[in-house]
Amino acid sequence: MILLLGGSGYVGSVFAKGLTQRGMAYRVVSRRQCDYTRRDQLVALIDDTRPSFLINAAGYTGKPNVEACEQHKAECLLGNAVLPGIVREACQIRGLPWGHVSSGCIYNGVRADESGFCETDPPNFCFRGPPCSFYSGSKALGEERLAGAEDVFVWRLRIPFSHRDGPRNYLSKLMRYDRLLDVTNSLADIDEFVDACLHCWLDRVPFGIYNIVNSGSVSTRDVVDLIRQRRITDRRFCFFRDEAEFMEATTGVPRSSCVLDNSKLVATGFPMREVGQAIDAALERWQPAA
Ligand SMILES: NC(=O)C1=CN([C@@H]2O[C@H](COP(=O)(O)OP(=O)(O)OC[C@H]3O[C@@H](n4cnc5c(N)ncnc54)[C@H](OP(=O)(O)O)[C@@H]3O)[C@@H](O)[C@H]2O)C=CC1
Ligand SMILES: Cc1cn([C@H]2C[C@H](O)[C@@H](COP(=O)(O)OP(=O)(O)O[C@H]3O[C@@H](C)C(=O)[C@@H](O)[C@H]3O)O2)c(=O)[nH]c1=O
Repeated sequence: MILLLGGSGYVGSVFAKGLTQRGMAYRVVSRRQCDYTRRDQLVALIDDTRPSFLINAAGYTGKPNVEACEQHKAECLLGNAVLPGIVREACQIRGLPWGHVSSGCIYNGVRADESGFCETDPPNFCFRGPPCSFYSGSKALGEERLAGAEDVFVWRLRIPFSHRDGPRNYLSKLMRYDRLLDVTNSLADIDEFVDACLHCWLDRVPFGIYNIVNSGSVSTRDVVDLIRQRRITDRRFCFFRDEAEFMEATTGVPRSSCVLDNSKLVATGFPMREVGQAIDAALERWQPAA
């Protein structure tokens, strides 16, 4: 049995779907039923349920986007920086292997040689490498709490998208924002992300950090071109002149725009699709929100 913390959230619900599809037994744990932000309660839950693995898909992201983290710093720190340490301690006490959903947004840009960031590169969009958003800073602190931990996967997700229209889907967001920032990013099809995470556990991949994104990178304009080609919307897309204009027009919270190298994951035998191909496939079977 697998314990799934935050299983009712955006990312957690896709894990729940992936586990159901595989016929794997799991239990969604919400803070309402068990305050898993308290180590004693989490240890007691592990003792009661005897899971073979735990997935931590809980955290604070801010809604509608990370800008909200600047106003909710305590919740953000608790969910992203403190909670991973508590889960680490509880799992260590009971010898339970686990996986943690982290974020690639602890990086900005590309490496000096213009390649994507690897798992061994230190974060450069974090409290130790300012400027950063409060959200990114808190996620980097969460990873620090896991340094040296055994028996844990740190799965770095980045800007999820899917064929299901919705407020958290990057493709939907691009179709709804008044103006767009043209930046180059690594992205992840969220179903493929979950498949890759479950592969790590089921195929007994070595524990450690994994960048779980589709291969390559895309610019916002590339994505908009794909949306246009599939005739998903007839709206006219407008772009900010540059990042300075974006910062002025929005609440001035810096965003991480970065490229991640996924070759460590691919080398484990999980071939992530090229990002443009994955986006086009999502748009081909696009399910508009009701
Ligand atoms: N969505 C995205 O774009 C990305 C998300 N991630 C990471 O994935 C994880 C899940 O994100 P997502 O599913 O989008 O978030 P949601 O807000 O949709 O769900 C997160 C769930 O976490 C639980 N939770 C535990 N502690 C807190 C807290 N302090 N504040 C708020 N919620 C808390 C809540 O579940 P309950 O109350 O039921 O226990 C909540 O429903 C986070 O760690 C996030 O950083 C990483 C990259 C991209
Ligand atoms: C607000 C806004 C954003 N953007 C751009 C900025 C950025 O490149 C992209 C996404 O920005 P958003 O503000 O929608 O999303 P943001 O909350 O920054 O997204 C992040 O959520 C957290 C939880 C993560 O971990 C990240 O991986 C990522 O998914 O859209 C616009 O083009 N126009 C806008 O008006």
